[in-house]
Amino acid sequence: MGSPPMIDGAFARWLADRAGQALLELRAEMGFADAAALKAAGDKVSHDLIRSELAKWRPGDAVLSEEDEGSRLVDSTDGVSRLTADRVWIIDPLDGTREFSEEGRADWAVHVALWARNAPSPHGLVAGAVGLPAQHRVLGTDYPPAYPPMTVEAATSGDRTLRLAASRSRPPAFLTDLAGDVGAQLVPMGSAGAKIAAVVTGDVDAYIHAGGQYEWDSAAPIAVATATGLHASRIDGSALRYNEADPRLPDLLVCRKDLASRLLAALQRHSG
Ligand SMILES: Nc1ncnc2c1ncn2[C@@H]1O[C@H](COP(=O)(O)O)[C@@H](OP(=O)(O)O)[C@H]1O
Ligand SMILES: [Mg+2]
Repeated sequence: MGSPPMIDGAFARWLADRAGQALLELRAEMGFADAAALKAAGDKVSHDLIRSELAKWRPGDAVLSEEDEGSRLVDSTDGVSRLTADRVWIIDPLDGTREFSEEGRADWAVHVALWARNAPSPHGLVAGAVGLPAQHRVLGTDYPPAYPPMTVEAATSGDRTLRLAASRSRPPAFLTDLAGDVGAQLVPMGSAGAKIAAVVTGDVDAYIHAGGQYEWDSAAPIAVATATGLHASRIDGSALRYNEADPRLPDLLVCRKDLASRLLAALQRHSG
């Protein structure tokens, strides 16, 4: 096989795609009888593949990964220290692990993002790709999908109910009241990457999460969402920031820009 692309965005897509294919093969081989074993194997297969390709093709870069021992600590001393590095790959080898282990579900993803110290945006993400293997697509910053994700007419017609993606397993407690307040319908879905991808493609209008998450759960999809022109912030409207000493990043809002002020105002009323 030839070398992967040199450009970081295309490389991220290549990597997310390869890991996704390995995960599809694993699902086909193992079946769904033992969910715990399938989840553990999925995390490991994807992590090992991404880690070894990064070591081979981007050896000077640091890595922050959900599956690395020490990632939840302030800084991992494994390899290049990410807090002094100029470039850090932030990866979630399998986001939506629970859904990956459930037959027929396609809401799980592979996240590959690149943070750079000299990035022009506050979030610092300069490239990223979200593999959605069971949906047969990879969304990436190299070819950002069109914005707005749906026709303006459909998005703004008065009788259309807003669709708000939320965690299937751990939705924020305030979300039902908020949805009622803004006249939205909740769409439960697994995986932060799959939910943000659904905002990017216009399948839903927004994604709100609160109560806990880590940088790797959102870095790659936020790179793609902001590359398309979507609004992405913390639920208090402040900037999302990556490669922080503490990788916890517990809440976020992703939506079209025309919805942001309305949803941020509702979040202020409901998220206490
Ligand atoms: N309250 C919480 N605390 C920590 N992580 C959370 C969380 N709620 C969601 N997450 C993480 O965010 C990702 C998307 O969650 P969900 O599918 O519920 O929307 C999952 O990542 P993983 O599947 O990589 O573990 C999940 O673990
Ligand atoms: Mg995750």
